[in-house]
Amino acid sequence: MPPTESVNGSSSGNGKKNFQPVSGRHGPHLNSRNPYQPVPDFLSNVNSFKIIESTLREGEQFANAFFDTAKKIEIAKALDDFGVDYIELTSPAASEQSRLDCEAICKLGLKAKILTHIRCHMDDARIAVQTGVDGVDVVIGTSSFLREHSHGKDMDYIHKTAIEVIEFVKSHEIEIRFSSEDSFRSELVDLLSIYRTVDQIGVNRVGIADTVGCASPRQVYDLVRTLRGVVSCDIETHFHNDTGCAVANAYCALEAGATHIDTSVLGIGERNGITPLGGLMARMIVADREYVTSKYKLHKLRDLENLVAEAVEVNIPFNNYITGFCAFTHKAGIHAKAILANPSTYEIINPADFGITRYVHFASRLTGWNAIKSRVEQLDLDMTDAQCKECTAKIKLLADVRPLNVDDVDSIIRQYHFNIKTGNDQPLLKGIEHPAPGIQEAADAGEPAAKKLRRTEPDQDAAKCC
Ligand SMILES: N[C@@H](CCCC[NH3+])C(=O)O
Ligand SMILES: [Zn+2]
Repeated sequence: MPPTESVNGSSSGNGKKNFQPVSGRHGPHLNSRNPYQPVPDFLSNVNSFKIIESTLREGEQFANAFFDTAKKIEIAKALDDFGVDYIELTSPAASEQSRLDCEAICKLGLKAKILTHIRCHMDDARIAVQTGVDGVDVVIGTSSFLREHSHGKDMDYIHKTAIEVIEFVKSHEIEIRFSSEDSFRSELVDLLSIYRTVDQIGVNRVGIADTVGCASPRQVYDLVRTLRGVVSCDIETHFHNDTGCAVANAYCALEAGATHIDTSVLGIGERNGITPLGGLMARMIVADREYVTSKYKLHKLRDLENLVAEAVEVNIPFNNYITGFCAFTHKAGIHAKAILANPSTYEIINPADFGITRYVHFASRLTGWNAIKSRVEQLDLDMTDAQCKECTAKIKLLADVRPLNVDDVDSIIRQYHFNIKTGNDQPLLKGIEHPAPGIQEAADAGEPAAKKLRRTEPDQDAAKCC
């Protein structure tokens, strides 16, 4: 059960299902005056991008991934429900089961277009066009690393084979994308030459792939913008996250004129993966909330991530974009005060857009009196500002000794309230009359940090805010 509900149930006693909103004075989120809105540019696609969701292709390359047919179908349906434009599947040439699964997903009648991803080879292309996919994504390495140490082919071979494969796929009247691999370590002249060739014979998209995650946003911008001047077809981009740039690179690619971004749920993929779907949503909602909220069912993000996390047996990281357990929890007194007055002060994203709750942490040595005042109001207690301040000082004193949870703080507030109303002088928290001697027991009673980090829900000592 989420901590807020148990807290509410145990402490408010007024039968309210949820905490009351803290105040009616919340300012608008960043919609009208958004300093982060995209720089106007006629080539930019920040306001009109498409997602090629590759959890069922790139994601299958994640170390822990094994998706059986039923799980692939469940994930494909969930991605479709979320609203992704394309779902990319593992090559049907990879294994017999991969081929059967590809056929099965094509028969689901999803709204999203189904793609499969193959090597630039006629053997793979012949199998792919028989599966019922809406399009084929062809890839071949173009860097000297891959040409010399992977497939061993030169650029002449790549041109010749690409033309053959593309014309074959096109003859089946389905979409065709041609992508280089390791694009950022390929010679620019080689890239532009092959892209120009495939554009002229009518591919739907060309793809740029940062296969090793080496590219910086500025390099991405430069390459995509250059390519935009060379081809007239769509431009897809694919970014690995080895150096932490996968979301930023995707954004820069769109600014430079890319049309499609590859993602996977939680970013799963080869090594540490690619642009995560949730991270891209976080970035793009800040740029164009209207486009993102009208196109994608953001409330489904958390379930989608949980589905994939469970399937590949990982936890949602504590600092995950949007859904990490502390993504919308505010702790420092100064932050809490401002958030309670207007969430836009310390939040660029409105958690409500994702069906997620904002929390204000009010049980630490950093807690300020505004957070305690808000909690006092949630508990329906009657205390003046001066009393809230004094109570806060006592809470902070105890929070210096040991970790406090919501129940501890609620007990302190209630006891303090009882004392001031009755003139009593009972200890505020049972077992702690004098903070100093309790330090060791407090430390012993504290939860191991690792356990806290495994949580996907906000901590007990955070309270729902609004
Ligand atoms: N996973 C491969 C395929 C790229 C294809 C682009 N959609 C890479 O990173 O290079
Ligand atoms: Zn990749």
